[in-house]
Amino acid sequence: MDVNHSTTEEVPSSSLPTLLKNVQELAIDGEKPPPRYLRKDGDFKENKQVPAQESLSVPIIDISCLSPNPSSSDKEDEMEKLKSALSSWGLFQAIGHSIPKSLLDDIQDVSKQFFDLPTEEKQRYARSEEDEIFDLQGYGSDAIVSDDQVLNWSDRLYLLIQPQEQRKLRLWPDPPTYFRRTLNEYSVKARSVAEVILKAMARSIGLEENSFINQLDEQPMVYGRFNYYPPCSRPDLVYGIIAHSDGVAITILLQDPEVEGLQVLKDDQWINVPCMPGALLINIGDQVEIMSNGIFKSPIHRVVTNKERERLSLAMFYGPKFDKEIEPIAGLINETNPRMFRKVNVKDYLEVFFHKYLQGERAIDWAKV
Ligand SMILES: O=C(O)CCC(=O)C(=O)O
Ligand SMILES: [Fe+2]
Repeated sequence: MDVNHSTTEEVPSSSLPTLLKNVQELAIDGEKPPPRYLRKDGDFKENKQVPAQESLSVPIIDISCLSPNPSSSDKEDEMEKLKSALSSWGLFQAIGHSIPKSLLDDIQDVSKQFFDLPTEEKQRYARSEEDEIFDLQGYGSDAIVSDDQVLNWSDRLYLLIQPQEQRKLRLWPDPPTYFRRTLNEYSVKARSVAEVILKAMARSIGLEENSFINQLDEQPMVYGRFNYYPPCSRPDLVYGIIAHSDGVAITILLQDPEVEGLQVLKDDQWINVPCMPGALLINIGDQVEIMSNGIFKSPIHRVVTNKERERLSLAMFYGPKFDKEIEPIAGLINETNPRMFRKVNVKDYLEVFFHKYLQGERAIDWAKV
């Protein structure tokens, strides 16, 4: 498909929400990014903060130590670190997760092979404008929900992975030859990691270990989002992804092993999340903030662009099915800790979430009592 600057800039307001063409094509020209990609001061209040700095570093947790019966004080320390990391940062780098490095390399490889395909090939898996905003599966950029939305310098491939019978396999690329098999294998292993962490999180705050998992259901929804950030000639003006929190329960992010870009907002400062080859970045989403009655924080994060290098990441999102309801876990509410959030339907939350996210706003206030 022929994509150029003008088609990308001319977004007809009459047909909102609509889908964008790919950023990769814009980047090839190396020209100034179109105005719709330029950040605005004050588009998200935290964007005005000081530049990223290095004085604080993202917690690192060895999740092989998070077993139910710690036999040494090291393990108790790791549980304490988990609780503290998730209540102050909302994220951490997980090591000791037992997903082989070769599989992490393979999934990055098939992702790169996909984004390296010619545009016409990738368009075979393009998103449909008919899909709901929270289920925009396939290849493409973000939906556009308003005329003044600041656009992200990224292309995505977004796929539902679980429940397995609901997969839209026509959107799972082939070639790359091993894409489907690799994604399937990675998703099975990553799901076990998510379970270990959800259980440990519950125990770390004195709850029965299935307290979060029960709200996620035996069969949670799992989406995979392959993010591709092409080089951008104006990293000072354009974000790979604008500041946001994730709307789901928990996210497992496989970062690019070489190219940094992710930043998290901590104590009003943007902190770089360094590349840590072999580690997985775990971050809490809004739904766990709701379930934990605000004890665990859904962190605000963003991705900055890079002038020279492309960057790839894969986010796996876990949450309850659309027809479920979530609410703060009963054992966490008492006279000193009053209920902070209402019971909300997952689909309603995600609908509000996506509209707000795309406009640089947070959705979680909508769920507050
Ligand atoms: O690419 C990254 O490092 C972060 C991606 C992200 O925040 C997301 O997909 O929600
Ligand atoms: Fe995110």
